[in-house]
Amino acid sequence: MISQQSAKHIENQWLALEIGNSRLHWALFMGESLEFTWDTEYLPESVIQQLGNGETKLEVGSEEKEIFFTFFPLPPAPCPLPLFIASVVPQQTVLWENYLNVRVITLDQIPLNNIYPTLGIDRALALWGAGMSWGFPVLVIDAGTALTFTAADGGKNLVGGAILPGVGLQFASLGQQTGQLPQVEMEAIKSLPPRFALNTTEAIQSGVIYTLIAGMRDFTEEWLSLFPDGKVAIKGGDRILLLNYLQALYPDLAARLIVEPNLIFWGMQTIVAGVA
Ligand SMILES: Nc1ncnc2c1ncn2[C@@H]1O[C@H](COP(=O)(O)OP(=O)(O)O)[C@@H](O)[C@H]1O
Ligand SMILES: CC(C)(COP(=O)(O)O)[C@@H](O)C(=O)NCCC(=O)O
Ligand SMILES: [K+]
Repeated sequence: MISQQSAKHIENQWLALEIGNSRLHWALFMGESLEFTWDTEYLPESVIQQLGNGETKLEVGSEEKEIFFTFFPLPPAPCPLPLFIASVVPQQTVLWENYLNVRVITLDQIPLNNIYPTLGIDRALALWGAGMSWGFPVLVIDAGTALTFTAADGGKNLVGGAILPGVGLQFASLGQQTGQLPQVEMEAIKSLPPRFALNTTEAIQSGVIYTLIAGMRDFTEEWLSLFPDGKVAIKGGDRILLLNYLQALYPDLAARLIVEPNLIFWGMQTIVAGVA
């Protein structure tokens, strides 16, 4: 039996899911309040189907497991929680189509001007979330699978941005698309690599890290020369790594960065409050 209070508790809960190119990013909201966030790998199709039907038990061989405790840091919900999805991976989005209570957030719901039709929904939402939380004009740096710069002016007009391979993708492409280069693991880079390296691994680290930091500095300085009072926010799985290097090399610039992993969820919160 669910008590009146916990029934109400569940009533205004909803899940936000951002489907990125590396993994899933989750948030549990209670009304407008963000309760907590976590990341998972992409989920097996069978699990998605069960979640969408409100089933919470998973058969693993002869064992029965609780889906929620396996994939989510949540107690099982008695029925599928409302789910709002922002996805930049169409093959993953379709897997959630049959979830009983799902809404996919689309570009036309974001009140930014001057958006182009193929802009990533993650970039639009992060920009909107940053602007709504810290004010416009704002530049968002997303250090995810891809590294993106996305900016809007004081009139909430998209100024534009740039897309390049993120840290992991740069190491992976060198490791996979060449005959002699090793796959460099991010965990191996503890501090700034030597600029002029005398071995292959450090040469790759130097090339990727110093040019990424130079790019971040260049885009940020250009942004601040266009909009001296503009904000700069950074998100994404590699934000801490890159921020630490930026701090070591350009402390004044690093000090201007707002570090906020949940920009997309803040964006989704305002959109959902408007449509739910
Ligand atoms: N547990 C993790 N799993 C995967 N990537 C991680 C993890 N922790 C940090 N990262 C870093 O995050 C980057 C991906 O960023 P993220 O924002 O999660 O991606 P996306 O939103 O594109 O799925 C990878 O390049 C990787 O270096
Ligand atoms: C640039 C992206 C691949 C970034 O995705 P992510 O690295 O966050 O998974 C995504 O925002 C996307 O597919 N954008 C569409 C093209 C555009 O924004 O112009
Ligand atoms: K992203």
